[in-house]
Amino acid sequence: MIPAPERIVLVGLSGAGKSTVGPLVCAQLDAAGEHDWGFVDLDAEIEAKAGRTIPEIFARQGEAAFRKLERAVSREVAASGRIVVATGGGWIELKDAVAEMLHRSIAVYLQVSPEVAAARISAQGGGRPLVGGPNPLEKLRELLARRERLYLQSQHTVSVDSMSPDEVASYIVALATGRTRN
Ligand SMILES: Nc1ncnc2c1ncn2[C@@H]1O[C@H](COP(=O)(O)OP(=O)(O)OP(=O)(O)O)[C@@H](O)[C@H]1O
Ligand SMILES: O=C(O)C1=C[C@@H](O)[C@@H](O)[C@H](O)C1
Ligand SMILES: [Mg+2]
Repeated sequence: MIPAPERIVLVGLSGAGKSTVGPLVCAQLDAAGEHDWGFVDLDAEIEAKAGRTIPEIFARQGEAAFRKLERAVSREVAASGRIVVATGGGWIELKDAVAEMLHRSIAVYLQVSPEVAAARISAQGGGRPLVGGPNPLEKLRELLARRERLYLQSQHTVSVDSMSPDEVASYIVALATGRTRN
């Protein structure tokens, strides 16, 4: 059994793979006998609550309104346990919501280089308003420079540039079940 932590919280830049890896972590936990772990994607919850896509929220209501929704959704989700949470790339800057969510949680930083993140986002077709300008790589570098010190406060860091989603998930499951340490 995984003892104390109630949540496994994935943090990192857009393109790190938080939304992709989260459900795989739940599936692998289940296969390892850790049943009933759910997956929550904060960005998807925000879209459901707003009834709009994230690009629509940014375009019609602005970034401040998006952050307000993100904070509210994070607070709601932090009431649940036994969940894997994919956060948004900028969630780490919401100090109080972060502290609340990370109480009795394992935070895992999916560390991606801006170059790999930019390539993945472009292959996926965009959808990130903050990275959608003329120079996505430069924007990702800027965001990383501002946020990395916060991401690095996580208990664990996984460098994901050369790992498949399944490899990242098994690494996280091993960390959570105490089979490896970093
Ligand atoms: N380890 C990986 N190897 C190759 N491609 C990956 C990997 N992880 C994710 N991807 C791909 O990168 C793209 C972005 O992944 P994903 O949406 O999971 O990132 P994210 O961290 O959730 O980003 P955001 O913060 O914007 O929500 C997707 O197309 C996904 O399939
Ligand atoms: O890096 C960011 O600030 C963001 C990342 C995405 O996950 C979304 O939460 C949104 O596009 C903002
Ligand atoms: Mg995501």
